[in-house]
Amino acid sequence: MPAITDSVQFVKGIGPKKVKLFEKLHISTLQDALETYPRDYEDRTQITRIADIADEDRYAVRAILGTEPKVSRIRKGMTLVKCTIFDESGSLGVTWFNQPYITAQLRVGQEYLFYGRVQGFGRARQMISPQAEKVAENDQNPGRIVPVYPLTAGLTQRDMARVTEAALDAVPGDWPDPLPEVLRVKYRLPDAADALAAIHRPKNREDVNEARRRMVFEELFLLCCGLQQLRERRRADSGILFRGDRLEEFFAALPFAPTGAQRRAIMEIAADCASGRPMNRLVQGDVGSGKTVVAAALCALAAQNGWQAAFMAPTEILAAQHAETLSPMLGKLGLTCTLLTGSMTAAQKRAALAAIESGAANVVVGTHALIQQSVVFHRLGAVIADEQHRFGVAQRAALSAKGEMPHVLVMSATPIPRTLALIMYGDLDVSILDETPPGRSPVETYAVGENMRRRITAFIEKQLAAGGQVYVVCPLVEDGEGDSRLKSAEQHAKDLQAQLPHRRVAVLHGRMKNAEKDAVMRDFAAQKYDILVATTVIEVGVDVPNANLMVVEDADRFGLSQLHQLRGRVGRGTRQSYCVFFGADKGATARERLKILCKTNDGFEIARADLSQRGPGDFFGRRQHGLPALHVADLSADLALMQNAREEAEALLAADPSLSGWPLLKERVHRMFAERDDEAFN
Ligand SMILES: Nc1ncnc2c1ncn2[C@@H]1O[C@H](COP(=O)(O)OP(=O)(O)OP(=O)(O)O)[C@@H](O)[C@H]1O
Repeated sequence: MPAITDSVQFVKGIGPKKVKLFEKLHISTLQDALETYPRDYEDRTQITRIADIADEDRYAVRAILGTEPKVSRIRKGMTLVKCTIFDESGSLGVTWFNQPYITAQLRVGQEYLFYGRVQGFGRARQMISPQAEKVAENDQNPGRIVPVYPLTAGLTQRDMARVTEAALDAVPGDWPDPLPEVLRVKYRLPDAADALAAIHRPKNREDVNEARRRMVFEELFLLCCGLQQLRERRRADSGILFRGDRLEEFFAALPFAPTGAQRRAIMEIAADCASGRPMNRLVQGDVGSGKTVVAAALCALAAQNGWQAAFMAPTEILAAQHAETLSPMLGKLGLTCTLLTGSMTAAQKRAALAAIESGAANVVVGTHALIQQSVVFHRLGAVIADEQHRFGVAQRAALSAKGEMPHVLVMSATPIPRTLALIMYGDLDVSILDETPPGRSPVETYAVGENMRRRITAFIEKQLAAGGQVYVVCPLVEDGEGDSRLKSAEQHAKDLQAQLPHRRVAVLHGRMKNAEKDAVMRDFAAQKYDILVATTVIEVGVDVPNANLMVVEDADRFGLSQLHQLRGRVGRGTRQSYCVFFGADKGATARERLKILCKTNDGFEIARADLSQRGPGDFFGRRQHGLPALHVADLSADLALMQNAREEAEALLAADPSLSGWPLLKERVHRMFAERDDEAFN
């Protein structure tokens, strides 16, 4: 009997060649095989009588081989094997492509369970290349749920099944379980050994679901334990002390009264910074909720305490905009704000760098240029990363490394459910801005088709005549790139200019030089243009309160959260604002998705819908969140389990912070986090 730690080479039928192939799948030992989960299952429990086969689909048929399988060669190297099978209800033709060896495995008169796709109708109907498994004479229920494993060329499902079968047989009776038993009982989860058996050798669907639930819980629980430990470890560090006694001066310097949510978030920040521990906080807010003010408060707080603050924005346009917003507020408090971006001239950069190094710059706003080596801070006390899901954990850490344990504030404009935020940004505390500044009415949103084109152009003109400004967003920069059916910003700007000759139309896209982009943005904000035709470079953060109409061309091409971000560029002032999505005539799915946006202005609700449609991978960008890779849990679908896992992890660690009473759990958590390539967490 092989041991679970043995190499797969000891499994019958697995030669040295296959051993190499298994290695490609990261499987060397039986245990590795056990930990390689099926990517899907085929349900062969529903057995269909031949006479009951209706549509073209996959079927499991219990039938007797009626005719000797006949091999024929059709083209060069191409073989067919044909035969007929029958049950008590009728007969069916079967064809295998390029599997001449199948004949050796089949015997006329023997009963098999055939599983495969049925194609064609009437006399032409046949089953294509089915799997055939012998049925024992008295077997009442030969159907089963069959795991489908990830493969590599040269390996078959049968090879995988052989190895996992051997692995399951090698699982010892005292197989250790990292999950505390109290939790297994509380959440009715199967133990580790039973779950593995059910995953690889399920009796029914229910079995698989239960096992999966356990695996997901385990994975999330390990994840939450690790994140909680990271958070605790940070808490042990000593942080710079900022006194908050001059915050009222900051509030007084604002051109408006802060919303309740802004004030709350700022107070949370002030409390963190006065706690003696470094702050690590995420501020999440829907579009237009006024996150910049919260960042500004931290800048003021740092500077009032004699420290510098660095504010990192995802684009040059945004960096410039933030600097422009912050300068007057900080100026009133006698503080300076310096901009540093890649496209500044050498002389400008030199001056900025000198001010940063001498400490003359109280607050520094910039792009990722801030993390370059040449940037040396005099006394960096606070770091703000405006993530807009573009920055990674590593960049944040690189900026922090320019000071000694500065306070860190992360701002995200992608609203996600709180439970998810607590995991995605697992080592951060979370503040949520769930209130928009007063006087805003929701953006009226319409999803339209091409038949509305002329009316929309007239509507653009109407808004301009009333003193508003208009954004038009296109998926492409210029004609000739990508899909020719999509609108390009350059061509569309020309068309609009021709239709509205007395209006001033500008173009903005990512291929323009930064200085050009800046100039266009600034001129649009100064109302020197009426219409800005742009690509999604304006998606994030752009703030021109006078603009009150957003038109998105080919809106069916964008994600829901992205469209919500785009829509967020209007409705930022007191003017009634509108948003028009073209693309509602591109099919039912497109129409349904766009309708979600017409129904609600709530970013959290939209994010939930987006998440369930796309999955968190696409939603957040690949691994940019810096979490360890998850193998079974789906962050968008397993929210309820996630909540439980998090609470339990917190409770367990509160009682036993180093997990010393749970050595196996401790080791698994360690292993999970060690796999992660992100240096910031190591
Ligand atoms: N309390 C407030 N009262 C009135 N106006 C406010 C208030 N807070 C912010 N604003 C204004 O609201 C607009 C949006 O603020 P800001 O740019 O900070 O939003 P944001 O949260 O960054 O949104 P987005 O993520 O969409 O860019 C700005 O024009 C800002 O001046």
